[in-house]
Amino acid sequence: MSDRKGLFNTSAYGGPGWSGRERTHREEIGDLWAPSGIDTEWAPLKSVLMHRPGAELDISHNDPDAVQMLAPVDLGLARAQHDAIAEAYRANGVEVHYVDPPATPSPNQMFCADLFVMTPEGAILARPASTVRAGEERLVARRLADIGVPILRTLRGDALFEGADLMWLDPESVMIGLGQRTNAEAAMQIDDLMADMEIETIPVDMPFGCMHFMGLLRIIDKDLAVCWWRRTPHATVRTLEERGYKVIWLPEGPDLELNRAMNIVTLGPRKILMCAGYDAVQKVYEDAGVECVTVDCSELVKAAGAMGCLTGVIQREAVA
Ligand SMILES: NC(=O)NCCC[C@H](N)C(=O)O
Repeated sequence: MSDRKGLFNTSAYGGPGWSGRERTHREEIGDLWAPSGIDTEWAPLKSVLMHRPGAELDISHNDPDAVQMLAPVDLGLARAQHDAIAEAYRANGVEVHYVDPPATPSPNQMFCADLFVMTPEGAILARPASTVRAGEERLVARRLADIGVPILRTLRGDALFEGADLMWLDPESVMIGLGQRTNAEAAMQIDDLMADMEIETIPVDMPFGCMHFMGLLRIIDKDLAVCWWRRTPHATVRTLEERGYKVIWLPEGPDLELNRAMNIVTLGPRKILMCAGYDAVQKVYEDAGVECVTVDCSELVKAAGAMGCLTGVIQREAVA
């Protein structure tokens, strides 16, 4: 009897010395968990996840189309351009983490934006839509866990989701583009999670034949978005306007060029990182008061993406 009393008096059994966990999960982010999370697309960028391309790109020389690329990619040039993007981030106060796979990954691993998306409380892991990219999310999960970023949700069943299809409109709402790479089942599963955090999920249909929602909407400041005439869904533009955004439109031009010129990353309010060489579009941005930092992506774009796709955003500054 006296033994049992002794046991109850120990901290392991809730006795004196027990220290209960009182902070919420969100309150623990920043020390117990790594600083991470976003709830806007425009607040100052703090940290990103990238994959420095390696030998996996050589496969693009056999049949680029078989690995969802547009042309063979030269590894040396691609790496140099990728390093220059990372350098531009560092020069602008952004910490760059690398996926750093233990073995040669699949060819598109470098497109980290597609492989997860952040919420204020952790990541949602993608479930890429093609067999070519299936499983890339595992390497991202491994690295996020190493860094200390919570993974809130992996998708199940027949959900298909790529991170570049989700956009934060404001801290209370996200818009998900439904199309080839993200389906309604994924939107429902994401909505479940978002609803728990009192965040509204707005699904919107994308035009047939586009790759990601990221290619139809970029947000550069709390009141400034870039859209593409006759491409960006009507509902998206109306929703932005209702929320007080001014929309700037891409100028007329060849699809591929506009696509690349729009593949930007917002470094902070009205400041972006964009591919060099798209002067007409850069002028549209600058005329709207946007500062443009440029990096040459001419080799990387042969893999069918640019810095927006290459950059998995881990953290933006919190805006109260
Ligand atoms: N967010 C993006 O636009 N990502 C580009 C992904 C390109 C890659 N070759 C793919 O087809 O998935």
